[in-house]
Amino acid sequence: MFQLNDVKYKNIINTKQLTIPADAITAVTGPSGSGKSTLLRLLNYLVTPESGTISYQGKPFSEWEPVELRRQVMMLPQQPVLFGETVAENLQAGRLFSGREEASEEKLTAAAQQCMLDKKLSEPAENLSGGEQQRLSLARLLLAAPDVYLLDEPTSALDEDMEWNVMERFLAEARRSAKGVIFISHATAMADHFADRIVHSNSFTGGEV
Ligand SMILES: Nc1ncnc2c1ncn2[C@@H]1O[C@H](COP(=O)(O)OP(=O)(O)OP(=O)(O)O)[C@@H](O)[C@H]1O
Repeated sequence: MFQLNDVKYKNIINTKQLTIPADAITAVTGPSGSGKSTLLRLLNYLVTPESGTISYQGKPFSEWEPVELRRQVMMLPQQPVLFGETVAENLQAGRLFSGREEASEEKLTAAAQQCMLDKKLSEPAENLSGGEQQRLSLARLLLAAPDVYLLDEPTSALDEDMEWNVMERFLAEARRSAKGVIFISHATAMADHFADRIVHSNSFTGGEV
């Protein structure tokens, strides 16, 4: 569980108390510019609040080694990032991030298929479209297998059908392996359908200024 107490960050987040489960599927919704990405960056210890405390599993972030926290809680940013030249290298990077042994080609292919990426492992990743790179990034994250996935609009470059299919498959795998997911979604219908809990950005500024 993530717990935010009296957290203040610029004029974006100002919340007395906000609790987000780490073992369920939570959607973060709200208008553009309302601080959804900022919340995920705070939960990933990429930015630090000006005041207040954030805890994960009962331990304040100040007591976590940032690298150790980010092995357990991994974030997928809005823009896909490539790590390596080929599809295989990009998938294998997930294993390196989490300090795991290299995965077999079968495992890499299975993760790609889970995210509906149908590309040869030897294909140069830079040839992939934006939507394919998003699916590659999701597959890399599945291979990293952290305890909690933080996903910032992970399927924004996909058409609606593909978006629903990819989320369905990714979240099914997360549930099967008992992982937590906190995903930002611009589509309320998708949040309603997939999430156990919805956090609206209007809860980011409930605290006294
Ligand atoms: N480090 C920063 N310093 C100052 N302002 C920032 C910083 N980071 C983000 N902002 C501003 O805070 C607001 C919230 O940004 P954020 O990216 O968290 O919103 P969002 O809800 O994720 O938006 P979108 O749905 O468009 O991605 C925006 O107005 C943004 O310009």
